[in-house]
Amino acid sequence: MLITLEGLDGSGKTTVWEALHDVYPDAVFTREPTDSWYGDAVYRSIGDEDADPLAELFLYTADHADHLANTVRPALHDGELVVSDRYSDSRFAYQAASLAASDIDIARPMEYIRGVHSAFSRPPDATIYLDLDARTAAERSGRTDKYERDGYLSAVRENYERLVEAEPERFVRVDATRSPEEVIEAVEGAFADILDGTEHDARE
Ligand SMILES: Nc1ncnc2c1ncn2[C@@H]1O[C@H](COP(=O)(O)OP(=O)(O)OP(=O)(O)O)[C@@H](O)[C@H]1O
Ligand SMILES: Cc1cn([C@H]2C[C@H](O)[C@@H](COP(=O)(O)O)O2)c(=O)[nH]c1=O
Repeated sequence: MLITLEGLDGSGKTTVWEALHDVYPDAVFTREPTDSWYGDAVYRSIGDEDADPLAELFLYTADHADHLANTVRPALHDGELVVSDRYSDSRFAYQAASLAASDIDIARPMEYIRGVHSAFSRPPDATIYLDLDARTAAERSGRTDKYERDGYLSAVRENYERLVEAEPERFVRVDATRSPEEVIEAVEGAFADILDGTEHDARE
């Protein structure tokens, strides 16, 4: 089974992801951007204010393809629980916002990005969405790069809302304005419900 953690920068995904290691010591914990050279290329692009949004989309997508082929699919094939800190929804939310704000003429950026993924990706079985307002997210993340800005994060949040609305059965919304302890407890409860209520999913 593949469970992903999604939300704005600073919403607490990594804090939760680390806490889950103690609860599920045998799970495969992974993340996007990855620590491969594809992920390094993504981080170079994040640091470049002038990076082309379409080129950046395909850097993230290349990193995802490598992540799928070398980490996610093999682990699912072996019947492991895979927990990923960010996954394809981050592209649908962030790169759709970047493309929409650019002068690149793609009429429906999110649908375009989803179409690119549908040819090869493997959707998550469940997604925990850490819901936080853009201003608090920007404050918590320290506003250190081009994504961590209130206006941009507001657009990203609207895109996450569209994703949740389109697939309510896949998403579990968690109020991330609460204390780290409360958020961790809520996510651990959601994991228990997901894993109790679902047959072990051997889809690759
Ligand atoms: N529930 C919370 N309340 C207040 N602060 C929090 C909470 N959860 C995490 N933080 C703090 O906010 C900052 C960002 O947390 P974290 O790295 O877990 O977020 P993230 O979603 O992984 O961010 P990013 O996507 O930017 O990596 C850290 O300083 C962390 O200690
Ligand atoms: C996977 C992915 C990530 N991003 C953005 C979101 C963050 O601002 C950075 C780095 O992620 P981290 O969790 O803070 O390490 O990348 C994105 O725009 N699109 C994606 O697909």
